[in-house]
Amino acid sequence: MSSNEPLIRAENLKKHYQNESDFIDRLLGRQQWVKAVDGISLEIEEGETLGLVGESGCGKSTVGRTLLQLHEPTDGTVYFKGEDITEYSSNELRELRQEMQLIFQNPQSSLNPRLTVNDIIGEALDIHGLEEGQSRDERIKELLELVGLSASHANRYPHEFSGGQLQRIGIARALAVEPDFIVCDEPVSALDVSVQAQILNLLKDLQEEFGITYLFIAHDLSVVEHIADRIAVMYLGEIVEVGTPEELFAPPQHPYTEALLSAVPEPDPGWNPERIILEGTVPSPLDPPSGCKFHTRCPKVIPPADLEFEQEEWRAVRSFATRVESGDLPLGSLREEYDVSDASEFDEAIREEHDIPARLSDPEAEEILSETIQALEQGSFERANDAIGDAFETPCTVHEPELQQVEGTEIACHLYDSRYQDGSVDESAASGQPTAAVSESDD
Ligand SMILES: Nc1ncnc2c1ncn2[C@@H]1O[C@H](COP(=O)(O)OP(=O)(O)OP(=O)(O)O)[C@@H](O)[C@H]1O
Repeated sequence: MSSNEPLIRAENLKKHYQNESDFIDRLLGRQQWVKAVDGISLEIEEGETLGLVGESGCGKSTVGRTLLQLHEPTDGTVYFKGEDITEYSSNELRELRQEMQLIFQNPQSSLNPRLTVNDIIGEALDIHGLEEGQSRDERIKELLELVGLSASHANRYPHEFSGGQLQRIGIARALAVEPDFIVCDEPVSALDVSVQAQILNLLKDLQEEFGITYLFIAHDLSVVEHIADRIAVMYLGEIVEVGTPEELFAPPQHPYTEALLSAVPEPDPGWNPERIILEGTVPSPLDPPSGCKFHTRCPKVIPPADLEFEQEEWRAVRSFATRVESGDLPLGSLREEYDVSDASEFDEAIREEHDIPARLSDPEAEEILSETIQALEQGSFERANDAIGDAFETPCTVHEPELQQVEGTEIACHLYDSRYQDGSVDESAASGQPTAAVSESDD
């Protein structure tokens, strides 16, 4: 490994799972793919901790397991100590396991209840033929003490321990083979808050003593804030922002990071955000949105160039357009709830339900919206979609943003790309390298 090569590096890593649930589709050869990880690149220096955060289902565990080659990548390359490990044979991978380990979220379910602690840790040593006889027992005791347990615990069974103690056993098991790299997959999420800090401190101490490199996965920014040297924020299979905790939080720039951080109690004494509640849930990775994958929930989608909108008004119209495009509008229950008896009451009900004003300020936008609502009133989603057409398309719904350097952090967001500041959707603008980024959004 050359001196400037990171310990681990992923290039355009993808992991798409075949959707197992739909038997009929499989029978008919209509395969559906869950794009759990969809082209991420990252690197982690020796002795560094990279935090990986994002909502449930965004692909964090899949990144961890694919880096470790426990899951075969669909595409992309992983370099460990400068070597492409995606090309390794199964024998080479078996040897590699000694250098890379995984700590699980739930120690209760990841430790075999029928084995003593001695056997659980010993198993890791045996797989790699590391210690035998008395030196094996000595090593197990040494590992137990290293993680803050007593050597006398070796003959006990998992049910005799608390959650925090079980996680210490899981850590001892991972440490047994003296790995260089550990993926910690939500190692404290299942623990009480008071115990969380102890486990985080233990992981930090072990890193200092042995120079271990961590990928630390969490859904909660407040957990990684104190342990990570850098944090990568994930959304729907992609990394949307990377930076040190200081760069990322002061103040946050990507609208998704901002929303995640606003949910953390007292994230930063200098920044007192209002809690940002993101609309809806994370879209399905089976059929991710076009353009920026976050646009369906983003509170800061860039408005179209040729229409005049107030920001509130635009957000309401954009979110309504998303619902029309996806066909996700329960019109029957809307009619009932608002006691709709004619077209004009239907128009009012739709606007009220979606926080859209009685008349939009832009006459052209108003005409398009009225036509769309009329088509819905007549029961035709198809005509509603035709009416909306591409009128409410913006760079965010059309062009996929790429990570680019903005004031210290790397951000994938059109708000920071000068090509898209006027809101025009220009195909030629989407090709080539990003131009100089702007430092502040217009919002
Ligand atoms: N073996 C699999 N087969 C099919 N789909 C899978 C498989 N494993 C994960 N997925 C899907 O891939 C997506 C990403 O899952 P993943 O567990 O990596 O996310 P995550 O961010 O770690 O979520 P969580 O915090 O809930 O563990 C999810 O939609 C999940 O349902």
